[in-house]
Amino acid sequence: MKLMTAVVKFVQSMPRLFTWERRKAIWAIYVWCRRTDELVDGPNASHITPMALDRWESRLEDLFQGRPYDMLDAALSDTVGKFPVDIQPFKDMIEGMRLDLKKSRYKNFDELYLYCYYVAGTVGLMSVPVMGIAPESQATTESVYNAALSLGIANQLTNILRDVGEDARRGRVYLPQDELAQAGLSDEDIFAGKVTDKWRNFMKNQIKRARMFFDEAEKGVTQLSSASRWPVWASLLLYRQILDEIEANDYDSFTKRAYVSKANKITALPLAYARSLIGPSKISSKVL
Ligand SMILES: CC(C)=CCC/C(C)=C/CC/C(C)=C/CC/C(C)=C/[C@@H]1[C@@H](COP(=O)(O)OP(=O)(O)O)[C@]1(C)CC/C=C(\C)CC/C=C(\C)CCC=C(C)C
Ligand SMILES: Nc1ncnc2c1ncn2[C@@H]1O[C@H](COP(=O)(O)OP(=O)(O)OP(=O)(O)O)[C@@H](O)[C@H]1O
Ligand SMILES: [Mn+2]
Repeated sequence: MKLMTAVVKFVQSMPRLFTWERRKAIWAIYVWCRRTDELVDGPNASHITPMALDRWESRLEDLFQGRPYDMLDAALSDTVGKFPVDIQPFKDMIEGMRLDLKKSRYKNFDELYLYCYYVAGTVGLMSVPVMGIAPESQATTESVYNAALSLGIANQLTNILRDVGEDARRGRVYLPQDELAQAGLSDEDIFAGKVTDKWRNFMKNQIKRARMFFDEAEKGVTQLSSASRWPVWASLLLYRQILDEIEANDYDSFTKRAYVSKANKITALPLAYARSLIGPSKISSKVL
């Protein structure tokens, strides 16, 4: 089961974690994001055209105005009516899918960052109004949104490092071309799929940067409302562990798909719970 689905199913199974309304809202956002991702990643991806994405965007505008197209859109309509969710991150995610349709190489990290913002940073921005910021938090709203953005970026960078072989087989190289060249690597090395010392060095730096974004995200989780902190910590710790698994696989993302074992998933949950008990404090608000 995809890690993200497992996390959301976990969220669904622990009513005391999220309030019922929040659970439904997160689920509605997740379903919309998954449907959007499936447009370019799913079984019908090869038939998807920019026009289909335009139609998906006008359906989004309709559901935001209370005119949902189907039951799943109606769930998001309900969420929009109950939480101060903004349409822009949803539009930006669709823009990310348009980019994914036409772009299969990324010159540098600036280009890759923008793509990660579109497809994953947006998820963080969508989620904050539902997660809620703790009333006692003294952090600026902007800093909490920046942390949410960082979690999305961290997740997407991790996803890219996990899926190098899978994405290459679909003709996509998300890794920055200039950084590959600096490491003495090229697309041919990726398609050849050999783990060399050059590759190990390159991946160590990529993993280090992804972990930096997770560190940035951590500062914001503490500022969330208490009922939201556990599932977000669980999601953060679980996804970050994929980086440990890539290292354990000797950086072989060509033939192996790094994943977090059930045992490690289970041990992450009480850890996440312990972290979630720490809420906003004078010190942490100064940090942000
Ligand atoms: C508790 C919790 C984390 C809730 C968020 C749940 C939610 C709305 C998830 C949506 C994820 C999704 C399906 C996005 C569509 C695009 C996509 C696929 C993004 C990639 C996700 C991983 O998907 P998967 O592992 O299935 O990858 P493949 O499709 O197999 O390639 C991404 C890597 C990005 C996911 C991004 C997040 C989960 C960001 C969550 C951020 C927050 C909840 C913000 C928390 C707030 C603070 C202050 C830190
Ligand atoms: N906190 C909760 N934990 C678990 N199940 C719940 C909780 N709140 C509601 N439910 C169950 O889920 C069903 C659907 O919930 P739903 O939110 O759609 O109905 P509701 O809670 O009555 O409010 P609304 O009218 O806003 O939909 C409810 O009929 C109830 O049985
Ligand atoms: Mn992927």
